[in-house]
Amino acid sequence: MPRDNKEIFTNSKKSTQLRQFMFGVIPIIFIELFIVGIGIFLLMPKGWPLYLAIAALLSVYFYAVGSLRSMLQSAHVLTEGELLLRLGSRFKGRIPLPLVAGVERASPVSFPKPDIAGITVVRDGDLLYCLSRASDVIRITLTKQIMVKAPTVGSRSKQGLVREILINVDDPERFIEKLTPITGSKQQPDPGVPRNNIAPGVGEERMLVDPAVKTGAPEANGTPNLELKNLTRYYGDYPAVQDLSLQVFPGEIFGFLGANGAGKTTTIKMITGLLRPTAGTVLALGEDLWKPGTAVRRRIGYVPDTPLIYERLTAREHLTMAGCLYNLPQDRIRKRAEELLAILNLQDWADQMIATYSLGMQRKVSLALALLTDPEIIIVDELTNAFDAPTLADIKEILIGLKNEGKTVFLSTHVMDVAEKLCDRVSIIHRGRLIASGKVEELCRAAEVDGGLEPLFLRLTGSQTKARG
Ligand SMILES: Nc1ncnc2c1ncn2[C@@H]1O[C@H](COP(=O)(O)OP(=O)(O)OP(=O)(O)O)[C@@H](O)[C@H]1O
Repeated sequence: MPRDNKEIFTNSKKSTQLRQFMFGVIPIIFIELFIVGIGIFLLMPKGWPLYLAIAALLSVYFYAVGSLRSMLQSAHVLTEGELLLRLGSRFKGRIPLPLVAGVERASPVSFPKPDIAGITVVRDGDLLYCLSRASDVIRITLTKQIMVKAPTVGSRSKQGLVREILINVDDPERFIEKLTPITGSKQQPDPGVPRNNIAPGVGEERMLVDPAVKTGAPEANGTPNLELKNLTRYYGDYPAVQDLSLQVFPGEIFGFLGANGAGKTTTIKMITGLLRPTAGTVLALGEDLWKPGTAVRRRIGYVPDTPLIYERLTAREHLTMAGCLYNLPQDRIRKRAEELLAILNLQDWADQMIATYSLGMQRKVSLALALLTDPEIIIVDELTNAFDAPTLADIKEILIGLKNEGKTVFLSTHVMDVAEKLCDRVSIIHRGRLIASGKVEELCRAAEVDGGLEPLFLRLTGSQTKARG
């Protein structure tokens, strides 16, 4: 693009909400100023002070209408080196083109509540919504986070870092066409960005082929309930999870192993819809989990490593509240709550406040909440956290029951013994990369390791256990 050349991409606000707002506000301003004008006309002596006052009133009117009009229309400008974003008087931002990793159409079904004028300028994590309508939306993905001035969801902080930006343009095709040659093959984060502390090739050298797939194990013949494709997540420049691909099938307990800081929780948050991947796809029951408005998230049960429950509710109240949030019928909630309280041996405590529970009991409540809707996929982060041996045995039995019902259980742990006894297949993640995946005995054979999962794990992950040095 020649130096002086600019491409202008308008964003005219077409939504009826804003138009109605404008058509309501402009006459009100006009009427108010008109009344003030009549007052001035009647009270002020004739002559130049009167004309001056009327001129001032008209200026105020035109300034107010002009400011409101700027909310109706805004234009993003593509210059030789930058993309200047503007949404009326609400947002201005400058993106250096080398930071643009990709542009694509997006179709958000829901986004944070717009303001009275129908405009959404708000950060949600590292995603910036800069929208005036739900149509003609473009997602701009950056190679690294940039600072923007926009409030964040649920906080008053005025600026923060974002890595993805959603904007409207009237002509999305032209916008993508102009930006694509610039982003080129940079769809993944810029390789020039310092990425990690990993010795080159460590992951690749130690990668073992997934024998379940290679040998055509029975589960590999079905359709996976859960499939991760090149899943990647950066925190700033730090790659917590990189290019992770795996499949988990119905009727399978899958162990996700890694040392502290390896990337297990980050991966699980991306699978459960809590943390947006930087790149890659999560397919749950064949559907893209990150597709806006997808209902598939309801079919995933999640047990976090730390229970996210209210101390001042009882277990029964918790289950009832969660059932209502899921819009389940009352009798089904009651029946399912009784069932789960019995399975988890919590009946005697069902009407006590959670504040009086041990951590193990709180995790049981978490498990009950995850199973309330009878989901097909159950994700458990750090299975062994807080359970004593008898409780762990009960929990294992419940998970095996779920597997026998044809459900998929995906559990992270760093306790090798539990994984070896309970899981049909395991994956090992090390410094954000998958380094092995398959049945324990086949992985041991492939790596020529005796003694089971623990020596295998230590051999593959080496002596360093912490991901970030
Ligand atoms: N919000 C965050 N911001 C920056 N870095 C983070 C953030 N969350 C996690 N990390 C880093 O990402 C890496 C992976 O963390 P993660 O919590 O996914 O590991 P983990 O395998 O679950 O560890 P643990 O078993 O100790 O819970 C770690 O180096 C961690 O320090």
